[in-house]
Amino acid sequence: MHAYANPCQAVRESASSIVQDASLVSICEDKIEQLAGSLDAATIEAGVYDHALHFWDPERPELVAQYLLAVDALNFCFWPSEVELEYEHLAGGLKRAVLADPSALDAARLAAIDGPGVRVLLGWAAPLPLEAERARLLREVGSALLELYGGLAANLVRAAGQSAVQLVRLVTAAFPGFRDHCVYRGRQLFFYKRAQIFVGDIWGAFRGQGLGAFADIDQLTMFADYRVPVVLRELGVLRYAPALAEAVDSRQELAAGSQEEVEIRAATVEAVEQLRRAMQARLAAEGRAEQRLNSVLLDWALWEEGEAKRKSHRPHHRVLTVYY
Ligand SMILES: Nc1nc2c(c(CN[C@H]3C=C[C@H](O)[C@@H]3O)cn2[C@@H]2O[C@H](COP(=O)(O)O)[C@@H](O)[C@H]2O)c(=O)[nH]1
Repeated sequence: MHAYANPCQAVRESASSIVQDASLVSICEDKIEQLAGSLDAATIEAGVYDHALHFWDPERPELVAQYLLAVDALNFCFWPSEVELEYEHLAGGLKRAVLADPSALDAARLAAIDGPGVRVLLGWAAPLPLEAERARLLREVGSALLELYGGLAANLVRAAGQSAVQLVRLVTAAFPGFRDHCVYRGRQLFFYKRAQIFVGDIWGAFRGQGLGAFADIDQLTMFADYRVPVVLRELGVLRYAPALAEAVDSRQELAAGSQEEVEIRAATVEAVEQLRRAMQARLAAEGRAEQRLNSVLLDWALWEEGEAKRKSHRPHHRVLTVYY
């Protein structure tokens, strides 16, 4: 376990400390100010989680939580697939599996799953990228749920006592596969992409009510992965040193844990934190005391923008990893 009392604060501090020492990726603060002025806060605040794409049944909140934990156990590294594998295949595949058989994601079944079993769950005919790892991570989730939470993701969520930070802590404590961290210039630093996106998904699915009620949802950072850095780079907020720009644009794989990778992820987290603060300051200046804006909503808005423009934007960086 990390020594931080608050794992989300650990991500923020990690990102800002990396950005201070970074030499390959930089943040253009003028562009952040510009962006803060051009984005419509009300639209971002109204951002909603997609109930049609994901499994959703208000009568079965426990199954929704089980489903989202399985989604986010597998929510990483789709890009190596030869046939284009996307997030919607994961969310939609597991949704169909649960609708066909509500016991498909029972902890005991997850604890015994193998690679071909994951393929069946997703309804994906070809081998999945990092398939053996995907199966191992689901087994880890299944067996830790059985050992610690009576087999139910909903019990894990309840154990956090309506705290997003506490839920990130419990997820990273229970499942080693969610301990997304790196060592940068000798320091151990944290991103916790899948742990945080799981909490964001629970919040979004339940619209901040019931299992999704978190008093401190504003503590989460954005989810450091592939699409948001592309959007920020296209907007001129992130700048890559020439050799890194060339490597990313020519779709070269970066080594997991490399300086290149870590600086991209850190700068993305830090830029979204700066953007959030700049937008919040503007809202406060306009006299808006009640603000819903947070880094999850900003992440969703930027991610969706990147998904919509994926064909016209430059490529995302590529890393073989289970963390994102
Ligand atoms: N930062 C960030 N990354 C996100 C998401 C989501 C989907 N979240 C849903 C949850 C609530 C909302 O309704 C969203 O629709 C997926 N990803 C990541 O993208 C990659 C897959 O991309 P592609 O191959 O192009 O589909 C992969 O690394 C996956 O982990 C997000 O929200 N933020």
